[in-house]
Amino acid sequence: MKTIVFTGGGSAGHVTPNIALMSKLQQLGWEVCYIGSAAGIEKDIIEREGVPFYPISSGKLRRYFDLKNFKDPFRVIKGVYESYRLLRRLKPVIVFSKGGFVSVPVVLGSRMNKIPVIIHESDMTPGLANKISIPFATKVCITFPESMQHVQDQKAILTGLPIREGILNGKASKGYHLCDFHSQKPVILIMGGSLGSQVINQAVRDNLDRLLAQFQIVHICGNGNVSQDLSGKRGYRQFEYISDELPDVMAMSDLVISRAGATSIYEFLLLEKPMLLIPLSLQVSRGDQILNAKSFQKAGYADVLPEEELTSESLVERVETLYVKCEAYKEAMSSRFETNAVETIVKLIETYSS
Ligand SMILES: CC(=O)N[C@H]1[C@@H](OP(=O)(O)OP(=O)(O)OC[C@H]2O[C@@H](n3ccc(=O)[nH]c3=O)[C@H](O)[C@@H]2O)O[C@H](CO)[C@@H](O)[C@@H]1O
Repeated sequence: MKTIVFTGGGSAGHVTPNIALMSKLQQLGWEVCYIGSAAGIEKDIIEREGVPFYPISSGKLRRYFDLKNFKDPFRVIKGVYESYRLLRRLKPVIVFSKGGFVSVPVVLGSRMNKIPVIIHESDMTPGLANKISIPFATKVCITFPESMQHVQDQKAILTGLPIREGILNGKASKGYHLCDFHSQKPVILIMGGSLGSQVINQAVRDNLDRLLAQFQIVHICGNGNVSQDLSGKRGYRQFEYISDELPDVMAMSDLVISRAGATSIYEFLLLEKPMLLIPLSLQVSRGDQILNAKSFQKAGYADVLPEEELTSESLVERVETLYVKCEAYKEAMSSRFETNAVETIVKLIETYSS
């Protein structure tokens, strides 16, 4: 039986696309394992899938000053050594990396063991971890056609973004039941990325009564961000993070207010959910979400509200407009160009495994 090692983590966007590929490869008879950080969100997500998870030490690759910047290089070096030893033991024929800082030691450990590596980049421009890893990769799968120019050496291949199959099989009735909602009033799903967003949480809560006059709201707030003062409020349901029930909650939702993480917005696109995107600003990111959001806006899939323009007034206004125009957005989404990312990437894995 052939073994493949997956890696990727730090936030769920660097993990959930792996799940789509792992289940397909398991069906095809592959042995699947995962190397990630013990402290990252990937540990819980992968263990829920019943896939063997091997933790390594990892350090964050920050673009800003932090005292941890002095300690983290040593953690990365330790992670490279641990990955090298683990990979020697697990003997995969190929490694698949979804990026995020934990993936760098795994890619370097693969290189030291002469194991081929395929990388996937979800965003329009490669993240720092993938930028470091690309020279060591055999192939680099990309999501947006515009990304071709950012990867040299003919390594880039347009595959699209693998989406977990379960996302498409949600039941709205189960979503209503979970949230104690009904079908007579439209539902907005608010998702500030897999880690939540303080800015979006605050803007929504500042406008809660106005929004609740027209909509029911299910709000994914991120770890530690549920407001006790608002729990029990009629028509408003908060979660830190939703695992198995997420497809049901998505199926129930009529509109989405979200950050512009690539995986989330592709999931909303497949489900044809009109979206108002509030991308992470340039102050705290490299601007990848701004590019993702602009691409979706250009295609007619989403409206975009830059964080600098986010006010109480603008949020409510844009949500109301989105609702009025929701049929036009759905129509644009229904005529999207389909890629079968899972099938394309599985073929690549089979071609390049040694
Ligand atoms: C702060 C940060 O670094 N964000 C990056 C991160 O975002 P982030 O991790 O938020 O990634 P995405 O929005 O792309 O994906 C989140 C994934 O988590 C899932 N999910 C989310 C909430 C929840 O309660 N349950 C759940 O299962 C979503 O369905 C999706 O599959 O990776 C993305 C993909 O590289 C990038 O575009 C983002 O810029």
